[in-house]
Amino acid sequence: MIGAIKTTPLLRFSSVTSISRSISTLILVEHDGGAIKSQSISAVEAAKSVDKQTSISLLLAGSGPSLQQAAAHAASCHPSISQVLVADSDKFTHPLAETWARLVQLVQQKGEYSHIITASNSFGKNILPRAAALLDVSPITDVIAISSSNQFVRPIYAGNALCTVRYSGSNPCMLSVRSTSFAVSVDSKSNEAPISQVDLSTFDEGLLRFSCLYKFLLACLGFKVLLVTLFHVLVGYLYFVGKSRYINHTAQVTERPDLGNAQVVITGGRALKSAENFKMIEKLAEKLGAAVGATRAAVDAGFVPNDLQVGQTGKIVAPKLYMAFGVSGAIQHLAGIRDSKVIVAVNKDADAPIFQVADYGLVGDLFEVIPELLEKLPEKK
Ligand SMILES: Cc1cc2nc3c(=O)[nH]c(=O)nc-3n(C[C@H](O)[C@H](O)[C@H](O)COP(=O)(O)OP(=O)(O)OC[C@H]3O[C@@H](n4cnc5c(N)ncnc54)[C@H](O)[C@@H]3O)c2cc1C
Repeated sequence: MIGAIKTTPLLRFSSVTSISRSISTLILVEHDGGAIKSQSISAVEAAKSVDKQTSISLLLAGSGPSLQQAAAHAASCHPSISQVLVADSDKFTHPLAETWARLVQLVQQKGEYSHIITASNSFGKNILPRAAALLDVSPITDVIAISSSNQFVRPIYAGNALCTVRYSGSNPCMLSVRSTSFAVSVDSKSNEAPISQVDLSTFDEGLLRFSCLYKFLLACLGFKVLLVTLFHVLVGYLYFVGKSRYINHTAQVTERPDLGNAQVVITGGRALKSAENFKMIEKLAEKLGAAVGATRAAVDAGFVPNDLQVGQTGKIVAPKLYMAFGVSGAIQHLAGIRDSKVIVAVNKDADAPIFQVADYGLVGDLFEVIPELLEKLPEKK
């Protein structure tokens, strides 16, 4: 259960909590190409805020050499890590949420962690609710600050208010954390934490138990209900293993920095009018070594793919410099850029809401401003 909710100022909460005193945290780690994602390292920082003394275990799943490389990276990526747990099986070659959720359930049953944390990105958002349902707890999502082991701050109303939430449910307390709020403060090199393999011998037990039950029922009821039983076995099979399956993985190949972690982000809105015009934003980003972002209107219009969307239902960014061209500044967009250090906006409407949050604003036509910038900025070395 998620307990009392508040927006500023702080409410006083009852001191009763069912979270165990000994704090141990499991981090669900995403990895790619033999390295763990930086958002997962931010989740380790978040775990430190839960309790300085917490033991932190990292859980990686996958198969083959890239998993082993990622495990080695995980073991030395942060000094606070106590151990790395590796689930190596073909079942995890692709990170499907259903298989991951059952893995989390299995690891939790053995490790009895008080907290399970993952990054608030597509990986974490996919797994967390399913794993929480299997563990019968209510997850707390999009955490941006941790006041104590059971008190967390998260944005509500598209980031227009902050809500302090007290978790009063049973273990584990499951959180997704915004990586932009838990910047990694340590050198990535550290002592190597021990790596151990997760025992997966009981991983399919749920499915086995299910089919045993059906075999038993079949024996009791005889062949008259054979067809009905087979149908139910099929339904049961789909329930346990067949709800989703991997089809393919498409990724944008780009040399530009990752949008979620970039120091500079250049965003274009609906005002760009076409995919062709949007290339101006891309050229500018190239010159500045920046990531490209887009509003939902630009994505919906088909100018760019939706993994570039910034905002409430897109990526949350916190660059040093955020430049918005032809972006009105709808609250859903602002929800994704609030933590940017400096916001620059170019819009031909002087009353556009983006100017209320911009540090520097230019009332002008982007079709004049961007070409001028491209001309005057030096080439990237
Ligand atoms: C549930 C929900 C979730 C949403 N999530 C997101 C989200 O994650 N991210 C997101 O971005 N939006 C999101 N939206 C959509 C959001 O409400 C806005 O519709 C969207 O952000 C508007 O995009 P825009 O600023 O590109 O377009 P517009 O609002 O149409 O603004 C275009 C701006 O460009 C300016 N302009 C026009 N021509 C020029 C020119 N030549 N030079 C300079 N300026 C010019 C105009 O003055 C205007 O201010 C969400 C909406 C809902 C309901």
